[in-house]
Amino acid sequence: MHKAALLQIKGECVNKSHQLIFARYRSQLDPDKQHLLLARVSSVMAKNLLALSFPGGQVLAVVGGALQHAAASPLDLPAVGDMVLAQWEADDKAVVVEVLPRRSILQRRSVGRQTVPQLIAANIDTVFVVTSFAGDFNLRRLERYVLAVLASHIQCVILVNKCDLVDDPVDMLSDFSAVLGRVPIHPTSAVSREGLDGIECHVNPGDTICFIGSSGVGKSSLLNALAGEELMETAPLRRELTKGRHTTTMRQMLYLPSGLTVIDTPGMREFAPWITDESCVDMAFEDIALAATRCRYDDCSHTVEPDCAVVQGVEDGEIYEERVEAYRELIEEIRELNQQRTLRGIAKQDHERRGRTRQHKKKKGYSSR
Ligand SMILES: Nc1nc2c(ncn2[C@@H]2O[C@H](COP(=O)(O)OP(=O)(O)OP(=O)(O)O)[C@@H](O)[C@H]2O)c(=O)[nH]1
Ligand SMILES: [Zn+2]
Repeated sequence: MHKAALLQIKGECVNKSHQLIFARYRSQLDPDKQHLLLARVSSVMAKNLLALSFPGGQVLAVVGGALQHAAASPLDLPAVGDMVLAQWEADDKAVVVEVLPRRSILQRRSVGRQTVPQLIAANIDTVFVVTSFAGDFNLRRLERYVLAVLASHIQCVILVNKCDLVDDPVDMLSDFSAVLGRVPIHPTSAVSREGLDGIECHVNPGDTICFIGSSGVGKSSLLNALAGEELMETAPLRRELTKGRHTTTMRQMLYLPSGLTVIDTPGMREFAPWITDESCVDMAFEDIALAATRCRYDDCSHTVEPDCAVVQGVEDGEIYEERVEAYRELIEEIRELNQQRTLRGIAKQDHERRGRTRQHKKKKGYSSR
């Protein structure tokens, strides 16, 4: 028994739905891998340090050298929500040797290095984009979150939390539900528990859900309200509710008694979708995409062209002008990203070619130096 590294973390996977998932994965494993520890990454604590959970325990683990070496990009390394195989080393250390195939990945454009994607979490069924009635609501920011989720082919639901602070939340949201199209939008309150059924109606036991949104909107509070106990630390109630303060510092996965698995993420100031295909933008702008099918030109930029149905839609008050601007901005960002990636690709190829030439010259016995 590998007791040394076992962690005591709240929210162990004791529910039948969680255990069934492990049983299903185990039944699909090759016989020569049956001796390995099948676990799920519950948090990434440092670059190569993970917390893994499995029926009956949690353990700290490191990412194996071979797995690190074989990773062509950061996307190939274990992320929160990943199902992995680990082996026990002699000193009771668990070493992750394989990431099992993923059902889905939620990614965004990396903040520091804009031309690479960053993996937020894996194997998610539904992402709840959380905003609040406490001055945080920003349609432009929401569109970006929603687009990132839809482009990852994950079901998206918007929660506008802290509805206990306003008089008529449903009425306040009616305008936006038309704008955000097919993405459901629900008012919730982690304090009064109003609207929590808006979360429950989109999930099944055994599902993995994820909360994303700015700091202070109440992601951890909603998680606690769903769990019925304090699993996550939240910011203390302050007088200026509009100012969020970071409480959650890393992505963390928790098992709820209901059978749900929830990933809480720290508030993100920026959420640029990772999209390289312009047509993906239509997923979060169905109203514009639909109108665009009636434009005279297929490659209409919806600015100066004659018979542009999008411009007409704005004039008729059917489409919000700001939304068309946001749509154009996103398309522009994708074009820039692709240009930068092409340039980087060319630079990388040049670098590799120079390296090969240098090696070739060395072999032949002559050098430019
Ligand atoms: N009035 C009201 N306050 C809430 C509600 N939900 C959360 N809060 C308060 O809002 C503050 C922030 O809540 P958190 O749950 O820590 O927010 P978070 O989104 O997890 O924040 P980060 O961890 O920084 O990303 C706390 O003071 C909560 O008590 C709500 O439904 N109504
Ligand atoms: Zn047009």
